[in-house]
Amino acid sequence: MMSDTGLHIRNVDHSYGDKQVLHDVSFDVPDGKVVALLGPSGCGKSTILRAIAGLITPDRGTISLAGCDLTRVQVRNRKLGMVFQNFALFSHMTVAENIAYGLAHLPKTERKARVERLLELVRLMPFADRFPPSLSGGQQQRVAVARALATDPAALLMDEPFGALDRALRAELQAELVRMQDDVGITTVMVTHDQEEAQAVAGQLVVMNDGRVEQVGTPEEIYDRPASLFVNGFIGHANQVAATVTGPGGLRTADGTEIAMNRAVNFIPGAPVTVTSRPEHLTLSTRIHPGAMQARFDRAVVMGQFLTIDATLADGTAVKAQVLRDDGPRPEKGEAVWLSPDTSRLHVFPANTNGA
Ligand SMILES: Nc1ncnc2c1ncn2[C@@H]1O[C@H](COP(=O)(O)OP(=O)(O)OP(=O)(O)O)[C@@H](O)[C@H]1O
Repeated sequence: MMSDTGLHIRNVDHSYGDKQVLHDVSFDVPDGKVVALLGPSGCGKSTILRAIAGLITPDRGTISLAGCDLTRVQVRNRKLGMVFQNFALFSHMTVAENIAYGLAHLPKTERKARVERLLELVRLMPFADRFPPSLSGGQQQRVAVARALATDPAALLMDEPFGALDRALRAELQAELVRMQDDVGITTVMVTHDQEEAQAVAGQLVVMNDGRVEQVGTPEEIYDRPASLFVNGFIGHANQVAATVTGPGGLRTADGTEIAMNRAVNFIPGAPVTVTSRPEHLTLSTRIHPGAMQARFDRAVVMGQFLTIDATLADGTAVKAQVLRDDGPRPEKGEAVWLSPDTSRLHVFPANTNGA
């Protein structure tokens, strides 16, 4: 049964001409929550937003908001706020006038109070009488957010809202968005190709690839329990090593290392698989270890308290490890090292699938 709150996307297909770009897309945005659509360029993220906004009509599927089937509602009556990367503000209007733009129907005092509340929300009170060209990119984007919220929309759609801003400013606006959401709690779909941004602002991620939803889950679920090799490699780094299943919980890597998992794997003996590990789940040693993969040490880069290590397995597979800087050895370039995986954190996928 369709829930009567929140935004629900069900089995949506869409084609541009004869090219199908959305395949059976389904996900939910709980009432008042933020969901981020994440995926490589061209995977269909913006097309989903366009379908929600009513700018395109999907070939199949339903989109409902607060219990109402949006496909039966005209675009202008959908009550959606929108913020896009290059959201054009009216440069000849002040910040306050820009925010008030959609509020002409309100009595003047009410309109003024609403604008003031929004200026406070996006922390632009001192800028009310300035014109957009005299504001920084981040401030302009905050005006765009305030303007989108002014008409009290039922949901907010954001397409790469901070895409044009530099890294530090992005982080600041992401934090502001989180604070603002704590305050107003508006059902939001945000499109981004930046996984850190998605994890910073959204309680749920929808990871897409090639027009399909690969996984829906919290940032932790997606990082810790990726549903596919694509998701594993797209969110965070995943080392990918070719292996063969030798028995329940047993794997042999291409270079002959025997790995004993602490759980059974869902593959028949002899099956070719790809075994993945996160850099932080490998430990480095300059001595041989049972279950450790032998590699050639290439380089180490200091990242704060961590060392990020690049090494190469005998078959040429590149592997990254991340270890605490003060722990363990500092090998020389070209030296043999052994990388031991935390077997409870390994993931095993069918070989030759759509890896990232
Ligand atoms: N108006 C259009 N006509 C034809 N094809 C289109 C149109 N808009 C998008 N596409 C194609 O549809 C696919 C999905 O595009 P979409 O813009 O939804 O992807 P996206 O994930 O938002 O990408 P990006 O991150 O680069 O913005 C792409 O292959 C794109 O080339």
